[in-house]
Amino acid sequence: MTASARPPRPTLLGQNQYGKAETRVVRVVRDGDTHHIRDLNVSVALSGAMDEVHLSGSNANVLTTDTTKNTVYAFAQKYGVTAPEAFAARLARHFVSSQDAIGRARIRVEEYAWDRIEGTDGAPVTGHSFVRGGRETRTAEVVHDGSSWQVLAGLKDLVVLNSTDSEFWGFAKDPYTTLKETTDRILATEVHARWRFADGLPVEGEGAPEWDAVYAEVRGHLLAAFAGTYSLSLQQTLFAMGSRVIEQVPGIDEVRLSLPNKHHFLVDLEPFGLKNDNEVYFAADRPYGLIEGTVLREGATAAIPTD
Ligand SMILES: O=c1[nH]c(=O)c2[nH]c(=O)[nH]c2[nH]1
Repeated sequence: MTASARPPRPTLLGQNQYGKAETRVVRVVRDGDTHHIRDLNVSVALSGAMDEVHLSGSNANVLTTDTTKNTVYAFAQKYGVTAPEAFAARLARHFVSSQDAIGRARIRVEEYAWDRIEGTDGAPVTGHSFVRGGRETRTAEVVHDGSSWQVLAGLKDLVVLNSTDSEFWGFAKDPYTTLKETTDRILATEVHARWRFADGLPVEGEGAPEWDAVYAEVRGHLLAAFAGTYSLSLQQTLFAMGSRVIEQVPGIDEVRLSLPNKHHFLVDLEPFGLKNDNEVYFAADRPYGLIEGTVLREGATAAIPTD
């Protein structure tokens, strides 16, 4: 069947994008008997002159989602997989510069950590044995339109807990308020953070951030701020975490944090004739308070999506 002539319609095509989502690519680098692996989940979203495919069914401008998947694998072989930000930037540049119809590419990457399996002496058992890191998932998102770049790096599922140094009191009260004030509680959350590199920062070559080193640095500051803040609310901790990153890491203009409050409620042990002096808690998984916010460098404009 041929692409049909476009019938008149009382409708307009709005924003659209397409590409292969969640291409899983594992790259092994063999350095003799010592292997190195990087494990990514890559999602490509392309947009541009795509009216015809939606309106008449002509696929002439469509670089297929299958091709975008193949490109991820081919680039992993050809150029290797270094930092997710760099891998995403290379893909974004390729799609936008090689296809006239594509004006914008958004590449999202998740990276899963693998640690070496160590023996009881702490040394690696082999050069090729790994255990999936039970840590957070690293994230990156690069958007390129042929001239400008937006690079968001981040992490999710980083679970942290302070067993003291957290209070929550003095809050507004209404007829539905039952929460007790506390001057000593557990504060726990699962950090979802994204940070945006300054506009105009090169993404490749001289002057580009050392992505892996910056990631480790930001992660360290988020953890240190969580641990080091005497908290009167999770909101206050959020601001301390974001501020520390902005203050300590040049080149990052914005940090967005989404922090579920993983409530730990003291269990009432009185029915059993037992004291509970802040020792036994019920870890509730839902519902949870969800505390979210953006911290900006002075003069910067917020650009990380809030949803
Ligand atoms: O740190 C907190 N912030 C809140 O806004 C809130 N609300 C709530 O019930 N507990 C907490 N804790």
